[in-house]
Amino acid sequence: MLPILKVAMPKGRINKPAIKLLQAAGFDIPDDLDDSRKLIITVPEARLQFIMAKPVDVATYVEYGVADIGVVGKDVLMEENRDVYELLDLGIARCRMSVIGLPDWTPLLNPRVATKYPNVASQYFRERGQQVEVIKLNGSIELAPLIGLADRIVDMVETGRTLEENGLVEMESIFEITSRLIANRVSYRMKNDIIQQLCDRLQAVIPGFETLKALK
Ligand SMILES: Nc1ncnc2c1ncn2[C@@H]1O[C@H](COP(=O)(O)OP(=O)(O)OP(=O)(O)O)[C@@H](O)[C@H]1O
Ligand SMILES: O=P(O)(O)OC[C@H]1O[C@H](OP(=O)(O)OP(=O)(O)O)[C@H](O)[C@@H]1O
Repeated sequence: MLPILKVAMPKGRINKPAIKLLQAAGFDIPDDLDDSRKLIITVPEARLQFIMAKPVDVATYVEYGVADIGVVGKDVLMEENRDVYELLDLGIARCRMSVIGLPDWTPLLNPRVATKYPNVASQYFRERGQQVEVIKLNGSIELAPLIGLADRIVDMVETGRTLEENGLVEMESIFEITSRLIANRVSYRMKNDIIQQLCDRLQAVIPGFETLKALK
């Protein structure tokens, strides 16, 4: 019998598409995984055990080896710089990281930038030789320029609805974001057969997956 793979699975936005993708790849997983309050869910038929994690913690669990693999946004990987293997671009939960501000924004000396991603924002402005003060916030980032906390923000844009409804504009897109399959370095060696098998099954369905969803 194959060993069980421990999967750090984010709750929230990524959860449903990730489960649907695994199902499309032939894994026998119930639809309602995220409906319960259980944090560790074993699905023996699929030989998978899900660790239901906050999205930002997924790479931490995988780096420390308490999960063999995980599903995580590229935004988290860029911010956290964890020591894990990035195995696959799953193509789900697509959005982008952008610099955002008010339309009448004028460049200031040493402007303030609010963000949930201080490392990403610092690196972006440093590479451009711009000195900024980065302020870390944990949500509702768009508030910052509206109430005068910051001149600009670095945040995610998906549909653009949040920006539109708050009178903000996207000034520059920094990078595209999708969810990635990551693996612990030791697990990747010790459980290479099953991890590779899972990757092959996912790779076979990824190309058509988002297109199929858009057509539904
Ligand atoms: N519109 C979006 N806004 C934010 N993240 C998005 C969006 N679309 C896709 N994502 C992806 O989904 C991931 C998880 O987002 P989600 O909103 O579920 O959790 P979170 O914001 O990290 O945490 P929480 O809401 O639990 O504080 C992000 O890391 C990103 O990769
Ligand atoms: O372009 P849109 O489709 O409007 O999506 C982008 C918004 O979604 C995210 O916020 P989220 O809903 O996660 O809430 P938060 O501000 O509390 O992080 C993100 O931080 C943006 O605010």
